[in-house]
Amino acid sequence: MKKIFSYVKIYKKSAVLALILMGLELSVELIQPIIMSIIIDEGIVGQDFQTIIIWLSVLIGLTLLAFAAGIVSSFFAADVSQSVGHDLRRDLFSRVQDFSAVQMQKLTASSLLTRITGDVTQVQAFLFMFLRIMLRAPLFIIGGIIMAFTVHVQLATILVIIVPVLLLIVFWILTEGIKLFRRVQVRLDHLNSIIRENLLGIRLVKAYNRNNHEQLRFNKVNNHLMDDNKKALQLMELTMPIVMLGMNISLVLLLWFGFMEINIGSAQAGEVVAIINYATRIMASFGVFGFLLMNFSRGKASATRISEVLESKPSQVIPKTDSSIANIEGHINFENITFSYSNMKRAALKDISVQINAGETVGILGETGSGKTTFLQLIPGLYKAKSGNLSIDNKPIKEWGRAIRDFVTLVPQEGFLFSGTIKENIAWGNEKAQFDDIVRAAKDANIHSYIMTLPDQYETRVGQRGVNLSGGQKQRLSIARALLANPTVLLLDDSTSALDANTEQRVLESIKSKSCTTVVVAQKISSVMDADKILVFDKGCIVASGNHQELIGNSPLYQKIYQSQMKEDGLS
Ligand SMILES: Nc1ncnc2c1ncn2[C@@H]1O[C@H](COP(=O)(O)OP(=O)(O)OP(=O)(O)O)[C@@H](O)[C@H]1O
Repeated sequence: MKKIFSYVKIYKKSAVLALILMGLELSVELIQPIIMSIIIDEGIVGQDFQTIIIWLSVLIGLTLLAFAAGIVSSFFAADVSQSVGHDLRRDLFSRVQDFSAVQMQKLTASSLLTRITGDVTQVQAFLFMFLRIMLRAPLFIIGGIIMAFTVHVQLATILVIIVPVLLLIVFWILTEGIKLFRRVQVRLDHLNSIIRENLLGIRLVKAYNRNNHEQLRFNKVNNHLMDDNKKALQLMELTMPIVMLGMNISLVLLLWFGFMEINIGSAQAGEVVAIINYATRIMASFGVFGFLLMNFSRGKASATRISEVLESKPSQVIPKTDSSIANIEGHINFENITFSYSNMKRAALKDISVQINAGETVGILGETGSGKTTFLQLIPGLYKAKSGNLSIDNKPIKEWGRAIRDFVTLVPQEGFLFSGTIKENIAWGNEKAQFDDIVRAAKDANIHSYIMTLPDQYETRVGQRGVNLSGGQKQRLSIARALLANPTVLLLDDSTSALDANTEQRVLESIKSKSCTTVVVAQKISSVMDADKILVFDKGCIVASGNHQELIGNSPLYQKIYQSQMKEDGLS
């Protein structure tokens, strides 16, 4: 909550005005029972018509004032809550941009999505409530008791006995509610991740006819969410009957003792009515407590989850881009690099030492899980090695920081597209690029002629994640995007796997003509046969390296892969 209130400070003028106006509304509400007691005792019982007219006019005037104050206070409260929500979303999004791959893996995309959307909305609702009614209810309880004492001390004492008991019960409900709503939020995260996976993989689900399985998986989590939500709401709903009980007890006591006080002449009917009025309004304030507590508990749980993201520091302190570096040569040196993922005991890379010279094309082969992707991801500093030295142009990767990503471009296996046009998707790699540059990159990636067949050519919109394009087309668009960035080091992580042999060859040839340092992870030897150097990975180690001819001559593993692939292609 502390973190959230630091955001409210920016809008303190509006927040203070909302609170002052709310205070005005509250004061009117506190004065009303006293005015009513005067009207009853002096006007009705004393049969003084003029007193009735005067005090009724005062009552109407004050009510109109409270009405206007309430409306303006709501405007300010809405301004504060919406502005804070806007700022929180902005800062959360920006913080996520700085997260390392490890942090992303820990917090998960779906949880971050819930935090940036649902949790912020919850905090917004809480802030609005806080400024409008959350403070008003406890203030009215305190103010109401004080005012009751100014009317009649003995009768007001009854309220002092009942109110603390109710407060204790409400406090207990509050602490339990916070725990329950935190659990609800975790369930909601889980539900979101299932929905997200399902929507993204809908074609796979249909192809495997797993609709029922997915429905059951969803139902299970949905049921858990409903159960926890029910528990939380049931707890909150407890407040109402408890408050009603408190109210009825205090009414009975007030009527009984009020009657006694009137009988002995130490109280007037109007005073008893005023005290009963305060009692019912105090209990009504307790009544909205259930609703307020629910908002408070949810708001607090959401605020904690938001603060968790805002307060998590980037795991690597990496300098931002350095505009003083115009270009690099692209020389990469791995020296005894060992790396393991935080959640894995086994090292994904073991004692890797290899030099990649500037402008060289290096192919990487190896079984699935042998560490090829991990090797690539260390180069732009997406992960940090546990031991060893990794340098680019003789400068350690940690000193490069994020600046290295201006020169190193990684193309993942799955061509990811943003919603927008084809042109925007390619230009994403280099916003300054002119249309001619975009077309050239598309030609180099062998996708230009396909784009020209589309209804709006480069202006054709691709859906979210490019659902209307084939895997190979998405891969080629991703390559075009990478080429447009003019990288000095280009890393292709199996990113031509969906292309047929001829198209793949053409794409690789045009990449080779760029003379940047290129590291190509591939499944097929044919994809890397022409590389200056081929590294063969096995269980996180480089077990052979050399060019195709050298490896054919001296690496039994390479020979085995070569022969099996040639057989598959029907070439042997
Ligand atoms: N994010 C991750 N968290 C934990 N372990 C991981 C992660 N990514 C990969 N691994 C593990 O690290 C090892 C190397 O994985 P990597 O993805 O580098 O292999 P790969 O050779 O690229 O495989 P493939 O050819 O299937 O893409 C594997 O055992 C894998 O299970």
